[in-house]
Amino acid sequence: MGDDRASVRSEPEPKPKPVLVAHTPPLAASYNDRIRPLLDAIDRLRNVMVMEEGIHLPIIVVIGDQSSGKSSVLESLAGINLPRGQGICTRVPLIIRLQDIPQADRPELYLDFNGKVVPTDEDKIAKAINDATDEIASHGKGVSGPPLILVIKKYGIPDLIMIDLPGITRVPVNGQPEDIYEQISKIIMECIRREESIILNVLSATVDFSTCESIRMSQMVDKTGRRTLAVVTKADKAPEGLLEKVTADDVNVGLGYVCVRSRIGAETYEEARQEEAKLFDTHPLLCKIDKSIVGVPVLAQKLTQIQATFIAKYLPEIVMKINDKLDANLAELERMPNNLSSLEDAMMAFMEIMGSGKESLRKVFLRGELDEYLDEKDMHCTARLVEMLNQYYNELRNCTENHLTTNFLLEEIGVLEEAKGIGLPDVLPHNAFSFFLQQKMKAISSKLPSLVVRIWDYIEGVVIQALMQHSENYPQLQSSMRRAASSLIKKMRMKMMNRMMKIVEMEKLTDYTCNPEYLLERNKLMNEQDRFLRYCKSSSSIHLEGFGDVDLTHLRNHDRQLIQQAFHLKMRMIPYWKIALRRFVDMVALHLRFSMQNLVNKEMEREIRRELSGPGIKRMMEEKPEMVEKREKLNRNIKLLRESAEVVAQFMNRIATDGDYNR
Ligand SMILES: Nc1nc2c(ncn2[C@@H]2O[C@H](COP(=O)(O)OP(=O)(O)OP(=O)(O)O)[C@@H](O)[C@H]2O)c(=O)[nH]1
Repeated sequence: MGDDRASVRSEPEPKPKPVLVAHTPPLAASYNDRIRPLLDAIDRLRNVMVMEEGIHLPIIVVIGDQSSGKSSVLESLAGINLPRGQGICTRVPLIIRLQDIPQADRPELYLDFNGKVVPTDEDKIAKAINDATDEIASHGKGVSGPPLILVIKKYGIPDLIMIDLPGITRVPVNGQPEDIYEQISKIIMECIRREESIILNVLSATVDFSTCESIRMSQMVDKTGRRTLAVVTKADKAPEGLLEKVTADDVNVGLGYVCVRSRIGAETYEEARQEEAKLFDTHPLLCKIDKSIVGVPVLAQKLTQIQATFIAKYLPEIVMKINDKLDANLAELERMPNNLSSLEDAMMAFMEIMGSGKESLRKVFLRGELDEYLDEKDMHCTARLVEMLNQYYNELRNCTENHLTTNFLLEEIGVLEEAKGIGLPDVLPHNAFSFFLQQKMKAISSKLPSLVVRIWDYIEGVVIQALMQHSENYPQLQSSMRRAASSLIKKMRMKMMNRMMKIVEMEKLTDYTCNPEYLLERNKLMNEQDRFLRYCKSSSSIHLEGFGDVDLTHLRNHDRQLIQQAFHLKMRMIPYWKIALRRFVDMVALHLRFSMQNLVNKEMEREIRRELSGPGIKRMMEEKPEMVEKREKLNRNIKLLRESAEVVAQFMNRIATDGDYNR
């Protein structure tokens, strides 16, 4: 095998015999050469955490009951000492990447975990793994999820990617948590459940296979054993009946068995291989086992072949998933706002945000278009504002329009009493009407501030929501916009309040209308005057159109002239107040719409620019750190996915030209 390898690779210097090829069938070096690019691609995919995105990569998952000899098997394959010890050997998933490097004079080893690479060497590896395990598993004895990657580059080892999982233990030992079994089972089941996983089930020859927890687990996910290979350890310790056990296959191991004898005590790996070969050659019981299923080199070769088969099988699916993932990453990057590297970019982005923010506000404030916020009733502004105005109008009507049928005319008589002056008794004093009107206008002005506050608080909420939505990636800009919007709304609220109070003053000053409704209604009401005065003398009640049955008893002792003037005052005030009240609420509505138009078309952008003029637009356009991170991550993923896709594609081309990789 060593000679084969030298001729295939045209090695200048012959190397010492690789550890695994001393006595047994040679490891398929050509597999290593051809598989490596793909394994590299798979490593890269692992770096992009494609597994988290649902792309599962073929991997050999090594499972076994506690102390079944897993670490010893892995050591034999890698030719490296791995940490051993009762109960805590393997507390985190350990991904072992074996790489055959013919040019390597010395093995190169490093650990890859928590985003860092820690070089190590053969002597320190046990301690380095233990330290890294402690770091990942937070110094406890529990079992944790994130993997530790151990890369071993060495001459003469098989090219494999394996994951070593914690030994299955039912009883917590050495301070392990009570639920250690559940924790370990969960991790194991997650890994072996995947169809792409090759299960390497490590069984100790000393036990009845059917009682092994690892067999029970692998049977749960791989009933026919189609992707399970068993390695039987400690053949030297329990040679009796081993041949029968592996030939009977009571536990459905579809990919077969390989019996091994691992390194014992201080043996070197080479000595261990020699001892193993001797054992299976000379032991009276073990020598009967077919040579094609004994020894670590056979195990290495089988694993490499099975791995190649699985990779070839799942390759098209992986390619498809990589492409899907690449498309998704590209689409997400496309959706992200541009990175603003210059003032021009910043200015452009600002203009875009303002443009889209204004357009959204135009839609909701001015045009009543709801397409952007179909399900957000709070953003259906035209409807909400009309509701507020209608509510205000109804409140004002309720508190100022007197259509009571009891105490009829008493309010008007009170006004006339206070407005009387030197003048003819049959002439209605004009100041009485003004006084009456001013009293009513007072009600309007007292309710105005709460309306104005309600309206502008609402508008402020809408403006801020629309602006925030269009600038969500720029937190600095957002706080400036929020400040600008609040200060602008405050100004507009004041402006509206002043304007409306002026209108109240105007209304108080002049009782005027050109609306013909006034005279029409006034005349209709006044037509009832003679009948009313007659009834006042003789009846206790009268039916009046628009009022109903009106009680008259309280008017009996009042002066007829005064009653007539009060009637006159009431029947003029009723139609006039209707008009004045509507006119006022209409003015509020017109002013509101005018203000919103100004706000959207002019004031808002001006105010935001003013707010931004201090720190400068460029600084305000700085993105959220999460955004920067996200963009970087997407770009990184895209780069790695592209590279991986390329490597996989090259590999596929080679399959197409070279033929079957599973030979
Ligand atoms: N005689 C003999 N002893 C073995 C063999 N394989 C493993 N052992 C011994 O069995 C014990 C357990 O082996 P490990 O390789 O540590 O077992 P493990 O399954 O990795 O252990 P955990 O990680 O604790 O689950 C060690 O003392 C090994 O030396 C073998 O083939 N023959």
